[in-house]
Amino acid sequence: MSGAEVSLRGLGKSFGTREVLHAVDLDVAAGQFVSIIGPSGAGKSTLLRLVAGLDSATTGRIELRTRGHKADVRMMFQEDRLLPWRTVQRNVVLGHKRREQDAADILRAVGLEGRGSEFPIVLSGGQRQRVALARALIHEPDLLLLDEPFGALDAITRAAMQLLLEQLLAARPRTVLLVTHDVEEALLLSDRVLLIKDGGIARDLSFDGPRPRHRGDPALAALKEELLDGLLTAEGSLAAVA
Ligand SMILES: Nc1ncnc2c1ncn2[C@@H]1O[C@H](COP(=O)(O)OP(=O)(O)OP(=O)(O)O)[C@@H](O)[C@H]1O
Repeated sequence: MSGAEVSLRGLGKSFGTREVLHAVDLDVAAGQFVSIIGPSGAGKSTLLRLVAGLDSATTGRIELRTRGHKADVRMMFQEDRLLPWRTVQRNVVLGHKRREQDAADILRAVGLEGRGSEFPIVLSGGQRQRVALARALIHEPDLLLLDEPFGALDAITRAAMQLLLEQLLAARPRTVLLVTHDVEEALLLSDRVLLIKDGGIARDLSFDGPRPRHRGDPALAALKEELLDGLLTAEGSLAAVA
């Protein structure tokens, strides 16, 4: 299986006196798709930023293992972070000495064939996220970190992006960590879902069988209940309602 193995050992992060993550241990296998859910402020984005190397841990360590080369890690956010003064193609190749043909190939793969010479401003939100995905994937990352990448999209565009991501991963497997607020998205896309709360991993659910899963799968309903239960009891005010 291609992709990086990820190990977190005793990972902790504090901002001043506020401890957000406490002694987190986690092993992710190469090629595994892991979703991370949890209440607002639980530290999901912080965890991803630490793995990306965008911030440094207060305690513990992170190891990324690949076969014989340094792990390439790419991150995608809810905002597309495209540079408005660069064309789509020049956004995609930013920071990498890739040939024009590679950009054309990856743009075709994300459904934007022939759009490389346009500027981001003329694209829809979903198309812009396709460009952001292409910009990450052109590097053939071993580890893809996705922080609510479809969070700002309407439901139909979001479903299309989920399908696209699945297709791209089926063609080229790699390890993925996805932060999402959408429990159903986590269940449909992942091999495994982590619920983060109180500074650690409160639930760690793994699923059998191939991805993607079908929305109507009865096995998902029970898992959804369990995760929602975990989320609701994590939110003090919602616990009373649940
Ligand atoms: N650079 C920072 N400086 C100080 N505090 C921070 C910083 N980054 C994050 N925090 C705090 O750490 C906590 C966790 O933030 P984080 O963004 O990781 O949560 P999250 O689970 O991703 O939340 P959400 O679901 O709302 O996006 C929050 O209380 C946040 O205010």
